[in-house]
Amino acid sequence: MVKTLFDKVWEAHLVTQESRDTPAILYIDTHLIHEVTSPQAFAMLREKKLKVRCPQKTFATMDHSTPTSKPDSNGNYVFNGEKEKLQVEQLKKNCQEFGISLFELGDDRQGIVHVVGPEQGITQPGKTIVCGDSHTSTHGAFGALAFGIGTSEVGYTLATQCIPQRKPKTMGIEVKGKLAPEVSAKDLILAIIAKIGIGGATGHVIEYYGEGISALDMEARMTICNMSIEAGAKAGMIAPDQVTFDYLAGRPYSPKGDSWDRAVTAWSNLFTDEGAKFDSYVSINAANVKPMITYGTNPEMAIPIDEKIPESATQQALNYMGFVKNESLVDKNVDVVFVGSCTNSRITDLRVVAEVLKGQRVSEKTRMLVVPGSHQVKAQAEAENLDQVFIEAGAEWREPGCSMCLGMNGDIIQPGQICVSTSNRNFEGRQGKGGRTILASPRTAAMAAIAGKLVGASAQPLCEEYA
Ligand SMILES: CC(C)[C@H](C(=O)O)[C@@H](O)C(=O)O
Ligand code: SF4
Repeated sequence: MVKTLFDKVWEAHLVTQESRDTPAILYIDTHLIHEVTSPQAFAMLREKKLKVRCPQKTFATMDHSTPTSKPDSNGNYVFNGEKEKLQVEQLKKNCQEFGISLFELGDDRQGIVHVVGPEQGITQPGKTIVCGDSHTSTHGAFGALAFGIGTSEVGYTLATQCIPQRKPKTMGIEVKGKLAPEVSAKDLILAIIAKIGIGGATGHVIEYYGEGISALDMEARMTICNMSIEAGAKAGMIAPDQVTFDYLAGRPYSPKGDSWDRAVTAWSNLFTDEGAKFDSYVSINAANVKPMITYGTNPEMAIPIDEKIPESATQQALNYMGFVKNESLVDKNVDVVFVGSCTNSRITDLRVVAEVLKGQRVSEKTRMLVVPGSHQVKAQAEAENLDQVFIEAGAEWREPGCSMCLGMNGDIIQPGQICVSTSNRNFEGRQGKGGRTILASPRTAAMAAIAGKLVGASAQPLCEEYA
């Protein structure tokens, strides 16, 4: 019988089938945890006197509450407050007690959970991966079935390495043709969400495919899958191919020797069979995708930069943002530019930003933060002297973490400020109370930093990184 990529991974992990009254039980290959959504789950284990079922399949990192400043002169990390410090200490204690590998502050593998998993080779094709975090969909870029879970489900997974699930529906999103050189994966996913809406994929696992997807490198594919959740999807997936295998080869947790060969043979069967049907289907013509920005307060409120805010825009969102219908956002002043988050904080993102900033100055009116997704990304950027480009341009080069993506660590914008951000959510107050977020690609963000205002697509130089 012909099957979709999703069906293949789902069926390979079924412990029990679902029935009318009970959900299926799904085996989980990898459980990622961070400091925000795990404390109550560990408390539950203690209360019920349970152990972690598979500590070797559980990996922890610290990212949301961690400071992006360097430790003080005594080597101590300076947290935003007691709560953040406690969360981080609690995670360390829990990992020690339950025998879980932890990439803690000071470890050269620490960083945002969705950046760390792939770069360590923990994320692999065909795996089921869960994490108490909605952007777990990122890992689907490798052909894994990866989705976010709630804190009580973190508890079940720790205790049983399984999770009860109803089978989601599937949605195929075909990207026909290749993106133009000036259009990035971020622009593509914003265009997709603008088209299908924030509820467009609710209850579905999306598979992205077609020439426009195969042509993307792994980091761009992660940007796409990362934002699947912003269209309401359970997960996003891309069938693994040679690009995937090349990315994973030699990573710390990737299989080695004969196991590698066997893994690649197995992974090569992970694709949607000819003739298999998705429950729903959307097609996008890559040639029509333009550099995008958001004008409102959810990721669906997105337009090509050079277009005007539509007549259909909701008044509440415009009031919050301080914009009006039929207005162009080109030349709008920008107070803060944030380059970072699990959507766009990897080395290819930083290279694009450095290319734009090289020999330029960040506008006097604008504050710019560049926050690498992990220590590995930071080290690579520094080996390429990208940090020097950022610093010389007047941007702040920070320590890895989620940072201003949601401001849990104290990196926030002020009420009324406009921030062009490479992150994934522009909800009211997400980057700081009263703060206004405009989502954009790394290149659009970097251009805005230099100009101190939004720059139209036609005025943006082409980056070699995209060419
Ligand atoms: C803190 C965490 C639960 C949350 C999520 O699940 O996504 C955060 O990562 C976010 O991006 O809003
Ligand atoms: S970078 Fe942002 S979106 Fe990603 S996990 Fe952290 S807070 Fe969530």
